[in-house]
Amino acid sequence: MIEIKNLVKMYGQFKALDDLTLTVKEGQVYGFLGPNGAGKSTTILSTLGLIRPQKGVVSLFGEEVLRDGKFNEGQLVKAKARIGYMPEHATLWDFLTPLQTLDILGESFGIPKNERLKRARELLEMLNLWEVRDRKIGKFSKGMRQRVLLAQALINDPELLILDEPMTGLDPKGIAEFKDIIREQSKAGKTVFFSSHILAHVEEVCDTVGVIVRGKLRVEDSIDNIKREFLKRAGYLILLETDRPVEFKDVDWEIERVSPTKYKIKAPEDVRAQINEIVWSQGAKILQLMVRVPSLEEIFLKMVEEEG
Ligand SMILES: Nc1ncnc2c1ncn2[C@@H]1O[C@H](COP(=O)(O)OP(=O)(O)OP(=O)(O)O)[C@@H](O)[C@H]1O
Repeated sequence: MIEIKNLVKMYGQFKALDDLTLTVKEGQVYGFLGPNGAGKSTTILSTLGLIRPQKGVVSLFGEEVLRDGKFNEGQLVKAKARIGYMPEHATLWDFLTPLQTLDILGESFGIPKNERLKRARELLEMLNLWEVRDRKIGKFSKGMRQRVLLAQALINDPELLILDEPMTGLDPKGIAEFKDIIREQSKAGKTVFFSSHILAHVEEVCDTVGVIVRGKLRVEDSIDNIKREFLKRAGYLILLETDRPVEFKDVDWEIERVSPTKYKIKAPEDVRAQINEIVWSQGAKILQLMVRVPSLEEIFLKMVEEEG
């Protein structure tokens, strides 16, 4: 659905995108994760032809829309008709109601009156906004505003949804609701590509995560694989306490003896079963055996630090 190859975007002398390559496949829910200023919005704006990167190729739905600073306007217009986009800093007309907003937007897409009202109703019902359809948006909470923005992005029944930081500023309930909506969209057959600087936003809902740091895509995989890979690199930290000293022979783990019967063991995998055997084979007993698995947030922060 989206294929970006070796994209370079300079703002003056500053390289915001540094040879960025990423692929979003049909049916995926893709979380585009990176710290503030990493280049997420720049990537999205480039993909939609809203800013002009100097180098690289962007293809949408299998057709090239940009190559080395030149847009293929015809293909871009065609592709954009199939995309719903929710910008990071979108403004809404505060003096309009959700129904009026969708009606105006639907008209701009050339959707006939009856059809666009039907579509607006479906969307407002789905996004829990039907009750407030005739209230002015100016009075809405952040969560409600985000849902109006999403309704806007969905008015043309797009195949591909591109959402820039859709969950930023939402409370935990709002985030959970937004994740449900994304899941529903995915079930309805849409491909979803959304950015966030918070790992918890992409957890549970994305099948693929791409991590961008300083304009480069550092990793693109499932959350589980990213976690497993990182654990392999970082190693498992296992804390062991025995009732008497034990010896570790023929193992290549890093072992720190904290006291005569307490050990900190760093191994590339979870070796608790082997530890158990070693301790028992020496007639000792395990008093405590703990493995410390870093949280996803720790993994993400570490990755950003290491690669940054
Ligand atoms: N118009 C611009 N002129 C100059 N520098 C820019 C411009 N837009 C963005 N930048 C810089 O490019 C880098 C990437 O910005 P971008 O907005 O793409 O990051 P982001 O990952 O979306 O972060 P955030 O979530 O904070 O918006 C940042 O260092 C930013 O300051």
